[in-house]
Parts: sequence; C-alpha cells; structure tokens
Amino acid sequence: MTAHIIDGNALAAKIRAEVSGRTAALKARGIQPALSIILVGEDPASQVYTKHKVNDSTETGLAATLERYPADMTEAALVKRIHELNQDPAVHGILVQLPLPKHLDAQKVIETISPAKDVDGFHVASAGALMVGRPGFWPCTPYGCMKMLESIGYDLRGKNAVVIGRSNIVGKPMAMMLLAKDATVTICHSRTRDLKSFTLNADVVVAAVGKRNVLTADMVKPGAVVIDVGMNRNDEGKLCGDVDFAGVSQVAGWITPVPGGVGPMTRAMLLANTLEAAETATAGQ
Ligand SMILES: NC(=O)C1=CN([C@@H]2O[C@H](COP(=O)(O)OP(=O)(O)OC[C@H]3O[C@@H](n4cnc5c(N)ncnc54)[C@H](OP(=O)(O)O)[C@@H]3O)[C@@H](O)[C@H]2O)C=CC1
Ligand SMILES: Nc1nc(=O)c2c([nH]1)NC[C@@H]1CN(c3ccc(C(=O)N[C@@H](CCC(=O)O)C(=O)O)cc3)C=[N+]21
Repeated sequence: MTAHIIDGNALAAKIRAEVSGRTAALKARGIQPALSIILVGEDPASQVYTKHKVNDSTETGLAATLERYPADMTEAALVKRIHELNQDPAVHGILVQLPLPKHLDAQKVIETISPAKDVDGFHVASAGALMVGRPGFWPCTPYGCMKMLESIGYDLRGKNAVVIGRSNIVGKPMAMMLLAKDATVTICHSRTRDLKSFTLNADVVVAAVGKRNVLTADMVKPGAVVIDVGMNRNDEGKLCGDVDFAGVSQVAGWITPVPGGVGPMTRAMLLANTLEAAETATAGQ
C-alpha cells in the first residue's frame, strides 16, 4: 500500500484564499484586520518564522506589524506593551513568538494578552474554552491538523486516535479537538510504556514529539491516517518530521509530509484566527 499524501501547501492556499475574500469584505466596510507580532531576542529560527507570518499576512490583505525587542527586555516592559496592544482597537490579534528568553515567564506573558486577541490560542481562557466546548481561539497547529482530516472527509466518530506528545500548544489541544469529534483518544508521552501497542491499534496517529523516527512502519495499522507535526533536522540538515515517511507511507492510508504538511497549515490557521478576531471585534460596526 502507498499512502495518499495530504498536501498541506495546497490546503493552506485554499484557506488563505478564503481568508483573502473575507478580508476584502471587511475592508469594504472600512475595517483593516491587523495582527501584531512580538519577537523578543535574536533566535534565528524565530526570526525566520515571524518573517513568514508577516509575509503570509500581507499577501492575504491583513496588516501585520513585527515588533522586535532586545533579549534583555524586562517582563514589566513586555507586559506593558501587551496592555497597550490590548487597548488598541486597530489591533485585532496579538502573537508573542515562542520561545521567549529564559528570564521571561512565557505563560505569565501570554496570560496578559486579551483572550479576544489571543489568535495563537495559548491563553488559559482559550484552553479552557476548547476544553468545555465554548467559543474561543483554537491553537493553530492542532486546528490545522483538524482541517487536514476534514479535507479528506474523514469521520472521526468512534475511531481510535492516538496523540503522541502532551504539550499545551499541540498535544493536549489536539486531543481535545479529536475528542470533540467523538474519537476515542489516547495521549502518549515520554513515560508511555510500549508506545507501539497503542499506535498499532490507532485509526489516526498524530505525532507531536520533536524527535525523528518516533513512528515507524511496524507501529502503524494498515490504512491509518498519520499526521506528522514534528519539525526536526536529519543528518544532512534537511527538515524532517517525527515519522519515518518512507516506511510509514507504505503502510498508512493517508500521511502528511514534512515540509509541506502541518507547517503551512499552522500559518494559514493563524490568518484565519486573526480574521475571525477582526470580524468579531467589529461586528455591527
Ligand atoms: N508544524 C508546526 O506548525 C509546528 C511544529 N512543532 C513541532 O512539533 C514538535 C512538538 O512540539 P511541542 O509540542 O511544542 O514539543 P514539546 O517538547 O513541548 O513536547 C513534546 C512531547 O513529546 C513527548 N515525548 C518526548 N519524547 C517522547 C518519546 N520518545 N515518546 C513519546 N513521547 C515523547 C514529551 O513527553 P513529556 O511530556 O513526558 O516530556 C512531550 O509531551 C516539535 O518538533 C516542534 O518543533 C511545534 C509547533 C508547531
Ligand atoms: N507564538 C508562537 N506561535 C507559533 O505558532 C509558533 C511559535 N510561537 N514558535 C515556534 C513554533 C513553530 N511553528 C511553525 C510554524 C510553521 C512552520 C512551517 O511553515 N514549516 C514549513 C517549513 C519551513 C522551513 O522551511 O523552515 C513546512 O513544514 O513546510 C514551522 C513551524 C510555529 N510556532
């Protein structure tokens, strides 16, 4: 068997086109949807990622501002700036790029973002809303994974889903979203004994670990859907996921590639969340 590939680039392009259309409608009402991105420090990967986010936004008609601050910025100064952005009606979304320098408490900083502008979906209020099924912003990476499942018309009801990884920004919200669609969800992590015994029984596997070859062909049920969130570098320095793509694609029914899978979807869902924040903030205006 050779798996069908779920093309994240193509699906992300579709979502961006939808966002562009809705952005044009807002602009026709005199509203410019706007995202503020805060980057603290000089992390090279973060510099690349934030540049991508600004370019994606601009191409879609959203206004994006990248604010860069030195690595020694104090928490008080950062919190003050976020409060200003919270108050600014021209700003609809606020994103603080992670990781933050070690002297800053990332969760505390995120809690200062107004939940109405939390387009990353990392605020505890956003996490709580997802947990209890109330409206709120969903974290972009698991949200993008759900869109990928939706794009193949996959019905999660009663299916066994295994999420590998339990971070607050990927694994845990991913599990909640799958649960909300009536999957039977198992969350595995570094203390899980015999990972393979869980994945072999899974109709859907989401790998969000950050280690190469966490999922290999012998661990996958024939025909399963495999979603690879991981971002790693192989020995040649090439980007690769958590899944042994060459092997697993011989067993799985569907698989997402890295690059060109979940990554572009994460970026597209950020645009969708920002647009939604702008629409909600300006409803009836
Ligand atoms: N494509 C995209 O858009 C994005 C990709 N990523 C990538 O996804 C990956 C995960 O990110 P993130 O959730 O932030 O990472 P974290 O490091 O926060 O979480 C990793 C999780 O994997 C678990 N884990 C570690 N080793 C194993 C193992 N051998 N077997 C099973 N579970 C294990 C950890 O368990 P424990 O809790 O016990 O430590 C932890 O829960 C990274 O590669 C990251 O770069 C992240 C965000 C967006
Ligand atoms: N506040 C915050 N929000 C985030 O969403 C956030 C963050 N901080 N910090 C870092 C992680 C990581 N992340 C990625 C998003 C897209 C790609 C992506 O588009 N990847 C491309 C490849 C890009 C390349 O070539 O390097 C792909 O998979 O095709 C990667 C990684 C978002 N993150």
